[in-house]
Order: sequence, then structure tokens, then C-alpha cells
Amino acid sequence: MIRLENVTKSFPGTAQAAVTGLDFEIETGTTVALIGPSGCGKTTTMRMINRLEVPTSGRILIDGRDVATSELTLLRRNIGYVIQHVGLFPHMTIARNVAAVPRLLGWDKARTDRRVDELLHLVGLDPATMRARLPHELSGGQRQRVGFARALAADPDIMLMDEPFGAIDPITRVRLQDEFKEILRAVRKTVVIVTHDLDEAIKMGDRVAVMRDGRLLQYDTPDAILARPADFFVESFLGPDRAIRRLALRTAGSAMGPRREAATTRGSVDERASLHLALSLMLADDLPGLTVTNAAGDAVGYLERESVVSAARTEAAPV
Ligand SMILES: Nc1ncnc2c1ncn2[C@@H]1O[C@H](COP(=O)(O)OP(=O)(O)OP(=O)(O)O)[C@@H](O)[C@H]1O
Repeated sequence: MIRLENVTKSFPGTAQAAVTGLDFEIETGTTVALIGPSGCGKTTTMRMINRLEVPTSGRILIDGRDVATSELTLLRRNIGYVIQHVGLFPHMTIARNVAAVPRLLGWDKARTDRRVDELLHLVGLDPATMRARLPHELSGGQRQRVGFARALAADPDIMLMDEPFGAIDPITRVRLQDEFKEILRAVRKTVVIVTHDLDEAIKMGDRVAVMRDGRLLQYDTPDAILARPADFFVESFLGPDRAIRRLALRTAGSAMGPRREAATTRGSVDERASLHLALSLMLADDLPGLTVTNAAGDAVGYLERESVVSAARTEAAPV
């Protein structure tokens, strides 16, 4: 667990603290998205976790150990760090880039090679074609995959990701978000992700921390934040369409009723699809509802338009 205890950071020569009185916990194995307007202190907060910045007061504990007094090499080895412009070494092959930390740790060649191949596979790159390439021979999305693989190389418990998809086109970004989320969940990392993008925060975060002027305004599940913004600022930050955004968080399967006779229905949606997609399909074809199907394509229920509308308004489930 990462615990921030009343953390304040003031940079020398600045009138206002970059962050003030941050006090919250990040459970092991969960993802927290830090979001808020430019300059609100997101990156500073993240950089204090791996001691790229040092708090002016307060403490940060990782599994009970104070980051300030931890041995720096061990601390950093346990924390993967992914940034927007990746920072791959331009003159090193992809294999050497991914192997950077294992080499520092003195792993032998066979173990390092195996790990590189395993990681490239994990992030969806073919080792045979990618190993020997240089970073400039890759697309932006592929480079981001390599940066992600490199951060995972020594199997750290924690991943810090600062605007990891910021420089990627929207279509690739959504695909990478989906894939990285699945990988991070499968390998059970504790993740802190900084983003400007509300949809990204909602999608990636088990919890979302909304910040403003260095302070934490609200810290809760995406659904709870969308359902009950803590104040007027959070509400306006989320935008007037927050009820619709909530529909992205629930699946068609979670809101369906009993199956209906095929003869009386038209249109279908996969049970894992979001209510957002289901509503969109209903609106496009002016349907009162959709048959819900499982992965095999069998009908498992029926989703009424009314159920979707009420899901956007119900109280958020407590966690
Ligand atoms: N090294 C530094 N020296 C002085 N001030 C700094 C330094 N780093 C950050 N700041 C200031 O601290 C505040 C918070 O910056 P930070 O980068 O954490 O915000 P952010 O929310 O990540 O912003 P953005 O979304 O624009 O990246 C800003 O006012 C910034 O100017």
C-alpha cells in the first residue's frame, strides 16, 4: 500500500505550494488516476512517490516504509516509471532498451533474453521483428508499448504512469488503454496514472483523485464521483454529461432483465459491452431494447432502454 500522510511540497522561490496536505491511501493492486487542471500538482504528487521530488513536510509510506529513508536503488527498482515521451535510448535496439534494468541488475544473458521476449509478447509486439529495431523505426504507439515493457522488466510492485497515452492518436490510445489495463490487472501492480483526460481516468482508475490548486478535492470510485461530485468545482470539471459517462462503467449484462422471445425483439448487444454502447445502438436504430448475448452469441437476457436510463441515475454502489 502507498500512503500519503499530510504531504506538502513547496518549490523554492514559489509563493504557493505545489501540493498541500495530501492525505490518502492507494491499496495494493489497485489503480489510482490523478486528474485535475494543468498545474494542480498531479506530476509533483507522482514524482514524490519515487523520490524524484522530496516532500517539504509530511511522509509517504510504501508498505509501511518511509520513502524518504528507503535505499534509493531498491526503491526505484520496485517502481516502474512510464512518461509521455517514453524516453527510450535512441541508439539502442528495442531489446537493449527493454533489457536496461535487468542488465543493471546483472542478470545473465539467457535470463535477460527470455524476459525481453516475454515482455515484448506481453505488450503485443513480435520479438522476432522488433528486437533488433531502433526506436525511430517504430510508431508512437509501438514506442509506448516498449516504454511500458521496459518499466515492467524487473517486475516492480508499483507502476507510475505520467500521461502515458498523451502523445498517441485517439484510436491507438483507446486500444493501448484497454490492453495496458488488462496487463496491469493480470500482473496485479499498484498503479498511479496522471492524466488530463476524464474518460481515461474513469476507464483506468479503480479510484480517481480529483485535484485542484495542490489539494485533493475528491477521492473515490469513478462511479461515485460521477454520481456525487463533492463540490461545484468537481461537478463542473466532470461536465454536464456526467450521467452519460457513468454508462461507460456498467455492462449490458449488469442491467438486463429476463430473455424475451426472439420474434418480438430486434438488435442485440454483447453482455460485456457498456451501457453507453447499448444506448447508442438503441438510439441509432430507434429500438426500445436489445437482446443481450453471451460470448457464444446465445441470448441471455433483454435490456430495456428504460433500464439504461435509470442506471445513469441510480445511487453509486458502495465499495
Ligand atoms: N521544479 C519546479 N520548480 C518550481 N515550481 C514547480 C516545479 N515543478 C512544478 N512546479 C509548480 O508546481 C505546480 C504543480 O505542478 P505539476 O507539474 O505537479 O502540475 P500538474 O498538475 O502535473 O500539471 P500538468 O497537468 O500541466 O502537467 C505548478 O504550479 C508548477 O509550476
